[in-house]
Amino acid sequence: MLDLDKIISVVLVEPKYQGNIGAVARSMANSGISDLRIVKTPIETEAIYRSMHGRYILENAKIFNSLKEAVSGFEIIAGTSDISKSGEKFRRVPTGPEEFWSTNGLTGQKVALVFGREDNGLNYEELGMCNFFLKIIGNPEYPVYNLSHAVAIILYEMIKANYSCNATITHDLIGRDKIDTLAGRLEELLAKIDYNEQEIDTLMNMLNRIIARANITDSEFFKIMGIMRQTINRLQ
Ligand SMILES: C[S@@+](CC[C@H](N)C(=O)[O-])C[C@H]1O[C@@H](n2cnc3c(N)ncnc32)[C@H](O)[C@@H]1O
Repeated sequence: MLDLDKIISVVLVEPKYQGNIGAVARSMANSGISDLRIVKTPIETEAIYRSMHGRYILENAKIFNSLKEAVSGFEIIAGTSDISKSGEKFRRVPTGPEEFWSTNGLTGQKVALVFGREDNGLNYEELGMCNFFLKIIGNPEYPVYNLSHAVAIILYEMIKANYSCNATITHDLIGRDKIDTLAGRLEELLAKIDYNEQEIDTLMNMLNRIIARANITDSEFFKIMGIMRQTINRLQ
């Protein structure tokens, strides 16, 4: 089993209701994790009341000015939303929490679980920073959970997967630094083939998500880097 407290963090983006912040802290205490990160919203007394035995989590919570700062250094950034479509188009392919924890979620890499505002959720740009997109199924007519309930469901599935040894613990998976190096090399390659500059950001977001999902090991990383270096050299 993994020591979840060392690797799992919860990030709340601009939560509006102090009651929800407190309930999230309580759920985290139930789940044995303690790193709570909040973007912009300060913690007030009502949250402390609602946190019950999770009060220590609020006392140690970190407040950030942006989501980018809050998730810096995490290998796995999992955004959550009840919406996967805009109009008839799928914006992202959703993963259910159960599937997430039993495949990519519990590999020993650092995971940030990102939750959105009670009224507007996470915006398009914020979801773009995430390399996974988690959606909890519910009544198709009304799949929108209360923020703290969504956190509780996702953390419950995490504990279940950890207890049932569904965790695919892999110690030699690449970390954030190598993920960034790989993405940088791909970007270099795209520039060399004169890829349409206006589309590079969108494409890089997609490639970053694919790299994170791929669970690349150290030796695989060096192989891929080698191939790309040779390709870039040939193109020069
Ligand atoms: C009240 S909901 C906001 C709903 C908003 N329509 C949205 O775009 O997500 C507050 C937060 O709870 C989480 N949430 C609620 N329902 C969810 C679901 N079915 N699957 C995943 N996360 C959910 C998300 O983090 C969401 O941003």
